[in-house]
Amino acid sequence: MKKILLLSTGGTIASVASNAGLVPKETGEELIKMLGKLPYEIQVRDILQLDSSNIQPEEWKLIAQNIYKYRNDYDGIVVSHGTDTMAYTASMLSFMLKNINIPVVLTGSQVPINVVLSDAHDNLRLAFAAAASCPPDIYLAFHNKVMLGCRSVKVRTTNFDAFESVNVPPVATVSSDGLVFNKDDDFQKKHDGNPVLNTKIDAHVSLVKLFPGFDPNLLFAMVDSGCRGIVIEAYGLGGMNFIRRNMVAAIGKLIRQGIPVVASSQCLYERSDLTKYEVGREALLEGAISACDMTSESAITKLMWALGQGMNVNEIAKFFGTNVTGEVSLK
Ligand SMILES: NC(=O)C[C@H](N)C(=O)O
Repeated sequence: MKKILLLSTGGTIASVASNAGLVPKETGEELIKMLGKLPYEIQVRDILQLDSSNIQPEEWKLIAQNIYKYRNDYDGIVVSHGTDTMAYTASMLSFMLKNINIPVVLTGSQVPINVVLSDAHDNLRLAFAAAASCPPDIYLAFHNKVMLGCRSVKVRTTNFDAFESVNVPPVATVSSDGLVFNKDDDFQKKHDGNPVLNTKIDAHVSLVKLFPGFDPNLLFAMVDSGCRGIVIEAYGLGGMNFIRRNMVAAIGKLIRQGIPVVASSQCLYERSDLTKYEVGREALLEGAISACDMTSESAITKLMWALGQGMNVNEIAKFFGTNVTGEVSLK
């Protein structure tokens, strides 16, 4: 029987109604009790009891440390987590736990487990099945899909089908035959060594969604307040305005000051490509770094991790041109 550890962190899945609204209160043991019998040897550790809106870099480190600590004692680890920031946690864990030697599967639910028609039971069962059978990696399992953690995004606020695997197909889906793995595993990272725990990050970054009328001077205000790297969700393929409010000039100035600026797309699907239009090429010439087809969750966590390693702008540009953990498809 496979031995699996449940690390519980809170979220809706563990929440109960209170006068203050839904509050995470159930322990991991209580979650498992409500699941009924499963064909695994399950052990539980409650490491946090938070709504995931309260999960921040400090909690990412704690979760990563626990996974690393128990990696050799179990065949797989399930992390129960709120859905709101689960894709950020999954992305960051992918960088903090390179070459992890067991499957680590994050899951949660849209409705608390103690509600009759909750999606929690199915999602937890899926996560355990994935933790028992997927190759080592960081995954997010939700609503019949197992996705690479660094490619998953929360796309719906209430629907049970809340997550999507962006720009790569899910790793596996549920059918009447059980978990069906996607055979085309080109996107799967190739492990190249021993597991490494590296939780050094610099969270002094910002993620800016460009909109017509955005004042580029606000970027300098951010830097004056301690921001050391910026991801800009630009338009379409990565275009940015340079008439009147000159984003391109601002980016050039920031980069010359040693502030890395990553350009991603506001479009959820497909890649940014700054080479196609003048409005992208100009930014590229100024030194903007393309996020290619990464999710914003992966781009911002990758930037935090890179800054945490003390990389300079050139090193970060090179790092973003590298597929670290399956987060990006490079041409
Ligand atoms: N469905 C959920 O889990 C949402 C909740 N606010 C959380 O992220 O913790």
